[in-house]
Amino acid sequence: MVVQDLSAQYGTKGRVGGYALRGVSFEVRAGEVLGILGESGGGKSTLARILAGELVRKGPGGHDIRISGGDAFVNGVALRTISQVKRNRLTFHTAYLPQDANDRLERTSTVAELIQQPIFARDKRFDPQSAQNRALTVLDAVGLPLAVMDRYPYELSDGQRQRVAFARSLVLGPNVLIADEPTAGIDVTVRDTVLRVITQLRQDPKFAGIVITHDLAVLRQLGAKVAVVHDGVIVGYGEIAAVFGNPEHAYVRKLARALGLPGLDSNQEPIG
Ligand SMILES: Nc1ncnc2c1ncn2[C@@H]1O[C@H](COP(=O)(O)OP(=O)(O)OP(=O)(O)O)[C@@H](O)[C@H]1O
Repeated sequence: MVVQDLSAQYGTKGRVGGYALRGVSFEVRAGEVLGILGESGGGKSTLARILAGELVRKGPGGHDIRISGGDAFVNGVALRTISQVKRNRLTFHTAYLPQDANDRLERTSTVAELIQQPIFARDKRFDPQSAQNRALTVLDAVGLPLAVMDRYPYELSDGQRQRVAFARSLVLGPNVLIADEPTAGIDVTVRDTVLRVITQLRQDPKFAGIVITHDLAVLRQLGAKVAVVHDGVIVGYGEIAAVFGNPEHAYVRKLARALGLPGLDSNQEPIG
């Protein structure tokens, strides 16, 4: 994944809004995971949406993101001028776990149906037995018991719903993972699942991942680099120790303190 001087704006009712991202650049090489941190409204989810190929999503709560400068490349595909056909091919290889994934599951479908949906959405005549087998494999990968297959989302806990959303994103066998706060506010065991799944995905030599999280323990275990996004701009980028060790930007200093990272002098401004 390569992001080059990327700027993006939302369009609302035919009008283009302010910049959600401004001149963002980074690279996630094969085998790497990049952790993205930053305060609310900084642009993290916008970046995730763009890289997941969700430039336009219609309907309630929908959005219309325009790449107004630079470009982003996922699996070698340029997103700024992407065609619908290419977009479909791209999203086939991308597991995208949006921020509110557990709430987004359709209430009227069973877990089995939800997990298999991405398969049948692409190929109505896909062999049902093979689809079922794939669903079982990803269900196991996210640590859910077989018994949940016939349940509806409202019969599950938040953590279980998050796992279902995760399983669904994995069912097409992706080589790119974009996870937007996969562990926030959910039971701590989801953390181990995320780590396990990423370890498994990494066996694909082309794998590249982005995880938006403030969970440094997860990022450390993944050996991830980090990018700190503030006000649509990257204000810190690199290895965790280097970014937080001696930060120049005031927001990175503030974040380092909020995360309880040592090695900072005591003359920093207070948090909040
Ligand atoms: N659908 C939308 N339409 C218009 N503007 C939006 C939309 N979604 C986000 N924005 C704007 O884009 C900017 C970046 O928001 P974004 O959601 O990417 O931040 P974030 O860092 O992910 O925050 P959070 O952690 O709260 O999700 C904000 O100014 C926000 O108001």
